[in-house]
Amino acid sequence: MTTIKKIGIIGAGQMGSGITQVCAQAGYDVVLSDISEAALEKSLAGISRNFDRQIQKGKLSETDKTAALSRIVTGTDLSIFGDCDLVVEAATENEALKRDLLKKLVPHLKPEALIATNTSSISITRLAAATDRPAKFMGMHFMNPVPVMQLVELIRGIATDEPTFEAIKELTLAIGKTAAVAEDFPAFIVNRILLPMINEAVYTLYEGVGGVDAIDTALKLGANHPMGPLELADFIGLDTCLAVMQVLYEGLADSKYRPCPLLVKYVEAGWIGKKYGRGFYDYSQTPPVPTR
Ligand SMILES: NC(=O)c1ccc[n+]([C@@H]2O[C@H](COP(=O)([O-])OP(=O)(O)OC[C@H]3O[C@@H](n4cnc5c(N)ncnc54)[C@H](O)[C@@H]3O)[C@@H](O)[C@H]2O)c1
Repeated sequence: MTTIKKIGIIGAGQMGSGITQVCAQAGYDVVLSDISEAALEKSLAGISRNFDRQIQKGKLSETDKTAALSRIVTGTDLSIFGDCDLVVEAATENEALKRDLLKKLVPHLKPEALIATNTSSISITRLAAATDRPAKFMGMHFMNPVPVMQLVELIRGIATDEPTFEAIKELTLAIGKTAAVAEDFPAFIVNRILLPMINEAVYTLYEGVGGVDAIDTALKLGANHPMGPLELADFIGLDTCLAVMQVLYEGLADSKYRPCPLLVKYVEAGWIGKKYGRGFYDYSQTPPVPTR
């Protein structure tokens, strides 16, 4: 079984940043890459702020913060992954982009290096087939925000071998997370259940059954959800929500997964949620203001 010491992460967005933070904090050397220098800078600043918050709460020392940050190296070139034991792909939820990225990645890796993808929905088996090592490839689906959420879904592709599964399961436990094993079906377990609920909330808004505030208040107080579904959609990213619904709709060939036209329109408008500053809420004001 591969011993994982150095971890590469591709994509310095919300998820890649969170995965970097928890791995560095657990003592792993981390190499983080993105096509955007600005994303890398924003990611490191966010990680540092999160560490400061932990220090204020007495959960982390300054020395531990300095040590964790010193374990993180960033760059825009895939050659920085040359000595990684595992690379976790956490780039944008788009199959063509991920396949292209994986094809370009593999020539830079050690032959024994493992690859995991943090995809929310896309077939692990199909992504594995874009690499030279489907046996050493699997899904490692973290939840958002990674430092807070306990779960990691582990998904084998059809070719994933047991040593790969065991090494990644061991890593999941070593970074303090709990694993749930899912089969390689569209959107796995969490998003197979969660995203149709969010999509239904958008339909409820689209049909005028309730406004943004009424829908979120209803689910928070009526179903005891910690966040309303529209607030949660903004937090996940409406582009990611739409991409997952499209994978469910096409992958399961069932009209019940049809993405709500209003969700499609918001993404077309570029109103992709909190990370953009506007989604079902407008985040330029505090507290955020419902847009409908
Ligand atoms: N947002 C969530 O709640 C959530 C939860 C679990 C899993 N995921 C999955 O994690 C992945 C990333 O999602 P996110 O929310 O962090 O998205 P995000 O939009 O915050 O970040 C994506 C990052 O990928 C980078 N990127 C795009 N193409 C790239 C390339 N070719 N090479 C390197 N970097 C590239 C972008 O510059 C961006 O910084 C997706 O597959 C998503 O489905 C998201």
